[in-house]
Amino acid sequence: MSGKLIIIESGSDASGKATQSELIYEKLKNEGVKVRKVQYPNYESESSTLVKMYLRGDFGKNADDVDAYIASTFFTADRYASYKTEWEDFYKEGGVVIADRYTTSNMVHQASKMAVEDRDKYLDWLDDYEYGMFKMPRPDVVIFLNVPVEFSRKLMADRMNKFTGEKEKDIHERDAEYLERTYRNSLYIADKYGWKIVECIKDGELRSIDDINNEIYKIVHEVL
Ligand SMILES: Nc1ncnc2c1ncn2[C@@H]1O[C@H](COP(=O)(O)OP(=O)(O)OP(=O)(O)O)[C@@H](O)[C@H]1O
Ligand SMILES: Cc1cn([C@H]2C[C@H](O)[C@@H](COP(=O)(O)O)O2)c(=O)[nH]c1=O
Repeated sequence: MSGKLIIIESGSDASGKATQSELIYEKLKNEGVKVRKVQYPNYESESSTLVKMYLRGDFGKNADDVDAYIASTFFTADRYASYKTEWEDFYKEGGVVIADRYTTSNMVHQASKMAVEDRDKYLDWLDDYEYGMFKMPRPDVVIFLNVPVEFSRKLMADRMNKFTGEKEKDIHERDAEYLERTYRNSLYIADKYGWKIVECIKDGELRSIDDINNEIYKIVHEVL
């Protein structure tokens, strides 16, 4: 009996995915739920080597220098390695997996490189690639944190690069036009795939971490 796969996604970097995933993980663990948390990219693993090369600009200084299909394969391979070595058995034995990013990040980020008329073709290809060819499990729910770029930019400003530990941003984060385009694309995707949208801005202000988490917690319990 397979478990549950719960994804925390967003359309903007530094929007609280890691923060919210950790809080949900702790809450479920304290309730005695058999739960694990994973995060993508899996920077701790050597499987993320090509992802790191891509994000630091070894294949091109701009995100758009690397074709969406090619870049997607780096992230998929990293995810596959994590799935096969870290959580496939746990999940297939009924465990609950909370993922900070998943295939959904390729949908949000890489699809934003496509011309609008080519986007659905890419999304169909990706679906077949990750869930068909690689046989990665499909999410039971995707919880989408809606944080417009003007808010996430502030959260990103002081945050260190996750794999270099330096202040220098990766090729996605340092491209303002790319971030705007990705955010717009994410709204299209969230609607198309029926993701559960958590509006993180209220009355022009970012909601508190706990307030957002209470909403996410309810969604999670609808799935369990
Ligand atoms: N609702 C919030 N209010 C204030 N600060 C927040 C909120 N949510 C997250 N933060 C802060 O914003 C920063 C980025 O958060 P976090 O690392 O969780 O984002 P992320 O979406 O996982 O980032 P990335 O897209 O790079 O993976 C952190 O310093 C975190 O403490
Ligand atoms: C998993 C995954 C990620 N990406 C993109 C999304 C972000 O811009 C970076 C990762 O940055 P983080 O701050 O370390 O989270 O990579 C992607 O395009 N495809 C994916 O599958």
